[in-house]
Amino acid sequence: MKQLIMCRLDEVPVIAIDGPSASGKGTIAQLVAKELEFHYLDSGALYRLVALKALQIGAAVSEENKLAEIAANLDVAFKDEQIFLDNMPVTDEIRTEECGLMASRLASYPLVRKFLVMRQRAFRQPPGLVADGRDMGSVIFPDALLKVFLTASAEMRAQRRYKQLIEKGMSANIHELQRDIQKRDQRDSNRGVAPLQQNADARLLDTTSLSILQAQNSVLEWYRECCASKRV
Ligand SMILES: Nc1ncnc2c1ncn2[C@@H]1O[C@H](COP(=O)(O)OP(=O)(O)O)[C@@H](O)[C@H]1O
Ligand SMILES: Nc1ccn([C@H]2C[C@H](O)[C@@H](COP(=O)(O)OP(=O)(O)O)O2)c(=O)n1
Repeated sequence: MKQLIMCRLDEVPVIAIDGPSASGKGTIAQLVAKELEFHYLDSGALYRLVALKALQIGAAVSEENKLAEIAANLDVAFKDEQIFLDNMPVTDEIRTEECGLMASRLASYPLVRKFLVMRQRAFRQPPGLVADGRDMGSVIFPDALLKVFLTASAEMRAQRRYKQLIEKGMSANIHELQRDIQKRDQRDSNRGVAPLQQNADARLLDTTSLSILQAQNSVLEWYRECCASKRV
């Protein structure tokens, strides 16, 4: 007889990976999710989608209420590694530095963040979730089984982002990128609500001189340690 297995969503394991821009969060989170066959949440994409919509309709960065309304009514879909806004594919469009900077600005509004909370928590589904962003471990999934603060030097992050944008066929300038990354680090770390910071319960992973594989293996090893100590 088929048994109905009930699973409380707050018991679904979460790996929270937070850190600054271009530290490798998305890359490592996706690889770990694939390895564990977990779901994946790119929370930064939600802020970038709000930014893109705002740019499309000409909403100004000063219009908190309008931006919050966009966040509340965002029509998005994540399908097979593609992202859709209002049924249009925008996977690469949201990756521009223009969108990143706008996202960082509007992410400092408490009302915008508030309207994105439930959307992010809805990604917590069996058998597990790997979520990356700035406040995954501190605000969205404070009970995450493993919290990682992933970082790398600003120079290395600018180089990685430069290579990534060029490979996507987008134009980029290494000096402007480094300046933008530092500006964004400062804004994301110093805002009043859900600032980017390494919390006491997060493990630090500096990938400046690590390969992608080494970083992925560190997270997987830590996760296995957490499972062993909590017997998940
Ligand atoms: N440990 C690493 N070593 C070398 N390159 C990396 C490493 N981690 C990530 N990258 C590369 O850096 C770029 C930015 O990574 P990404 O995952 O988009 O960062 P984030 O999500 O933190 O903005 C990607 O092209 C990725 O392949
Ligand atoms: N959980 C999150 C995720 C992103 N943000 C904001 C702050 C970031 O500068 C922007 C864009 O985030 P994203 O993770 O896509 O940026 P990077 O890929 O790391 O450059 O959104 C946030 O405030 N909280």
